[in-house]
Formats: sequence, structure tokens, C-alpha cells
Amino acid sequence: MQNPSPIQIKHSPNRQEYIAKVVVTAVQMRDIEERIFATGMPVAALMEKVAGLIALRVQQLFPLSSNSYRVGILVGPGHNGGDALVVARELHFRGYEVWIYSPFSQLKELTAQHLEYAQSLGISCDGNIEQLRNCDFLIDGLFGFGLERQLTDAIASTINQFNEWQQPIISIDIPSGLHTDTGEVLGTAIRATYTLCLGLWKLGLLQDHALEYVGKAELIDFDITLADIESVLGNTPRIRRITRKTALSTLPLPRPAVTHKYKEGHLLLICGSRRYAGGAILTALGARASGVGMLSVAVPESLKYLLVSHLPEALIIGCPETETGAILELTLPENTDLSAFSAIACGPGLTREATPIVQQVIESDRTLVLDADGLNILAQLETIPTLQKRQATTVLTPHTGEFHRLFPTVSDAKHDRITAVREAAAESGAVVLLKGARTAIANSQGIVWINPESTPALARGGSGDVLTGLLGGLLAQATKKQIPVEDIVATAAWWHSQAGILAAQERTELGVDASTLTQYLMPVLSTHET
Ligand SMILES: NC(=O)C1=CN([C@@H]2O[C@H](COP(=O)(O)OP(=O)(O)OC[C@H]3O[C@@H](n4cnc5c(N)ncnc54)[C@H](OP(=O)(O)O)[C@@H]3O)[C@@H](O)[C@H]2O)[C@@H](O)CC1
Ligand SMILES: Nc1ncnc2c1ncn2[C@@H]1O[C@H](COP(=O)(O)OP(=O)(O)O)[C@@H](O)[C@H]1O
Ligand SMILES: [K+]
Repeated sequence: MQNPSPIQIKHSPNRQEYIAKVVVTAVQMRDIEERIFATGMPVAALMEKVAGLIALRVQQLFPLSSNSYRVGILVGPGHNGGDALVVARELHFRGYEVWIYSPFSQLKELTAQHLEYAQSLGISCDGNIEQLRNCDFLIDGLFGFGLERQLTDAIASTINQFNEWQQPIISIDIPSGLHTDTGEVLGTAIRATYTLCLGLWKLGLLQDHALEYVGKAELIDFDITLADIESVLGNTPRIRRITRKTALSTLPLPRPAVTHKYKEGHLLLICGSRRYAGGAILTALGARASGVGMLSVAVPESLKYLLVSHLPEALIIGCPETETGAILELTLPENTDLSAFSAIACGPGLTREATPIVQQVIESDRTLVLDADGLNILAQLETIPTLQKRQATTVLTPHTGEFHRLFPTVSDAKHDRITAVREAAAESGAVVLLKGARTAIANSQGIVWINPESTPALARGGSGDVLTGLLGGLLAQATKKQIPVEDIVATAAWWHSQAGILAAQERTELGVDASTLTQYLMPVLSTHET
């Protein structure tokens, strides 16, 4: 089915950009809501407005012009149920055949009033789910951001039954059963086809384990004022979605007309071993795609000509190697030390034998990315506290396994990745990028960036190496430009996943091997205005 684009109230581009970035917790949303009500907006009027927008969107997704539709409306006890009932009434008036399923005996007052009115209109209403089996699609208004307790017993088995029937389900605000902040399943949860998130993005929708329940997520902007948002979140939201616009704004474009290669950044990559030669190539290809002015790659001597054959433009530094083919010692060209480089990225394919190298780069005064074995060595060295003393920023880019080894005492990233990445950044003083389906980045001040779009096509050996090179290349180019490191890290995560998305569109999710991924980095920029 071809879906029209989401309905949008006309807003200024600045507001749209701001709203696209903001992420809230349940408590923050509740506080914002209270402020709206305290300043005079009647609760019923807001529900009417919000649910009216939901009803319009539902009509776009399932237009009567192409079909007749039978719709099942799932009504919970709170205002999420109230929203659903307003949608039920509107769809009834527009000509949809509507069936209301309302299994709770105790409803909030406004919700109870809407139910009474819907029944007075002759809309079928029942506590029996069998009526819904033949509906073309369902609207889930069971629970929204007010759900805090586990779902059990009858309501849990009912939700399981809806999931089994496999009709499309549109969830209002959040799939019922998900925790609004952690995205955890509270007993069981609706597996939505679409989630129409109301007003501001809820954090739980951006947590990895929520994704299989959320379906396609859209924001319904209902004109919450910036003053109301800022009164609760302050001037700078502490959790942000990475948007295309912010990502593109940190790229080193346009280049000044008069420049030279060293002015456009000199990146030193330290990577590879005889055992993991490919990781070095992929990291270097990722760096090449960043546009960095000068690329030096330190590898074990035996890999030198392999690297030269893949990257003729890079300066390949062959280093003495251990018996098993890991870098033994960094041998930089004469009269150069690590401070000659704009940034250093170290780790992919090193093996754990390269411990002294990691120690040496930590002691340097350069912006440093540590990934893969760089992180494993860091964990072994137990030197995370020394990162706080570095003169330049350190960026750590672990996947979940590496994260656990590095930060065994921080919160469990499986439970709540956002809290975990924040704690890790505070503990290390580094910018931490926790890889995943929704990669999350935190700095030591507790600000978090979440990459809101990606593709499982990237779940493939080597794609992280590409990210390390790309990130290193961007950091090397940014050193003189006063752009905060964390913004560059966010840009790299965004660019990397957009390349994966573009490649998967052309080649399916099976066609995005890491080498191919590097070839889709530049097309991301040419398909978007820069
Ligand atoms: N923010 C805004 O600006 C706007 C918000 N709007 C809408 O309001 C929604 C939030 O509404 P809400 O606060 O009434 O809570 P909601 O999520 O409907 O449900 C909580 C109810 O469930 C109950 N309950 C909990 N656990 C349970 C369990 N295990 N088993 C059974 N029951 C359980 C709980 O009962 P209690 O825990 O109090 O016993 C409570 O009654 C929001 O998501 C959005 O759709 C819009 O209308 C307007 C603009
Ligand atoms: N399911 C997924 N959806 C989106 N991106 C993913 C998914 N799984 C992995 N990725 C991304 O792929 C990359 C994998 O990196 P990593 O695990 O370090 O791989 P490798 O070490 O093999 O290069 C990360 O950028 C991660 O965010
Ligand atoms: K819901």
C-alpha cells in the first residue's frame, strides 16, 4: 500500500526541526501536559484536538476511497482509551464500520463520557474480542504513557490474541504494554504496524528492544508550545534524536577555495594484524569516504602492500610486528610524533597483543577514537579513569559485548541503553557511542544523541570498522572548526546508517557487505541537499 506523507500542521521550519530533535520521558511528558492544563487548556479540548489529528492520519492510511473498512477500537481505562474513543466516533461519522472493545469496568471520567456518547450513536461496543477478529485493522488505545505496572491475566492474554491475529494495528502514542522510558515489555505488548506518537518523541520508542513492537513510528505534532517544552526540559534537551539537518550541518562543507591537504585534516589509523587484515582495509575505506585531507594508516609490516593496493592515495606505515603478526611498535616517519596528526583512530583488527600501542595513543594529546580491540585492551588495562586526564577528547565506540567488558559496573545496557551510555560517559569522561539498532551517544555532561533510523542490513561483520574510519576522518577535519566532538560523532553515526539504508534500498538487506557500504557513503550526500 502507498502511504501518503503524514499530516502536518504548518509550522515554521525552526519549530519542526526542534520538535524532531526532542525526546521526553513519561515524567517530562506528564509535566508538560500539566503545564498546558494549568495555563488554561481544557483537558477535553486537548484530547479532542489530538485525537482529531490521529483520526485524520488513520483516514490517510486506510482511505475509504479505496475500500470499505471495519475497524476495531481497543479502549483502555485512561486517556489513551479516551483518545481511541474520539477516533472511533470520528471514523464512525466518516463511514467506517466501527467496533469498540472496552474491557475495563473503571474508566477515567473523560474516557467514560466518550464511551457513553459513542454508544449513544449506535457504535457497537462489547467486552468480547471475537467481534474484532474480522476487523480490517485495529486501533490500540489500551495504555499510553500512564502505564507503569506489568500487564497480567485477562488483558495480557487479550493482547497476545490480537498479536496472533496479525491484522494491522495502529498504536496511539506507544504500543500498549511498552514502558514509555525503557521500551521494555511489561508482561506483554501490542506489536504495532504503526505507532502515532503524540506531541513529542517518547524515549521508549528509541530503545532497541522496543523496535519489534513499534512498527513504523510517526510523530503527531499537536502544537505544544516551545515555552511549555522549555519550561520542563530547559533550553537544551538532554536527550536528542539526530536529524538529517543537524548531521549535515557539521560536515566540512563547503571547503574553503584556498586550502591544502594538511588543512583538511590528517588522520592516523592504527589497525589490523596478519589475522585481521580486512578490518584495516575497511577502516581505511571508511576514512577515505570522509573526505579527510591526508590519511596515514599504521599496520603490521606484512600488510603494507595489501593496504597500498586498496588505498593508493593513503600513506601506509608498515610497523614491526610480533610473531603472530600484530603491531609490535609504532614507527612513525622521521621527525613525526603523534601530535603531528589531527586525530587518531585505533583498534579494528589489532588483536589484544597490541597493548603498548593503545597505551601510547592514550598518552598522546590528540582526539582519539578507540574501537574493537582498542576497547578490549582498554578493558584489560583497567585505565578508564586515566581517560579523564587526557588533554583531548576520547571517543569509545563499543558494541554491547565490548560495553559490558569496559563498564562492568554501569547499568545493564540490555535493560536501558540510554541510562547505561550516560553512566559510561560520566565514568570515563569520554564520548561513548553504544552501537546497536538505535545507536546512542553520550557525553560526560549527560547529553544523549540517538540515531533514530537505521537498518539491520548493517548487522554484519566489518560495518563497525567502516564507522570507525569514517568517524576518525570527520574528527580530523573538524579539529580547527570548533565543532563539538559529540556532534561529529552523531554525524558519523547518522551518515553510516543512512548509507546502509540507501544500500539496502538498492540491494536488499542482504546486499550490504562492509566494502559495499563504503561505496554508499558519498551517494548519501548527493541524494540530500548539503
Ligand atoms: N500528554 C498529552 O499532552 C496528552 C495525552 N493524551 C493521552 O493520554 C495518555 C495518557 O493517559 P493516562 O495518563 O490517563 O494513562 P494511560 O496511559 O491511558 O493509562 C493508564 C491507565 O491504565 C491503568 N493501568 C496501569 N497499569 C495497568 C495494568 N497493569 N492493568 C490495568 N490497568 C492498568 C492506570 O490505572 P492505575 O494505575 O491508576 O490504577 C491508568 O488508569 C497518553 O498516552 C495520550 O494517549 C491525549 O489525550 C492528550 C494529550
Ligand atoms: N540491527 C541493527 N540495525 C541497525 N544497525 C545495526 C544493527 N546491528 C548492528 N548495527 C550497526 O552495525 C555496526 C556493527 O558494528 P560492530 O558490531 O562493531 O561490527 P564489526 O566489529 O564487525 O565491524 C554498528 O554501527 C551498529 O550500530
Ligand atoms: K497505546
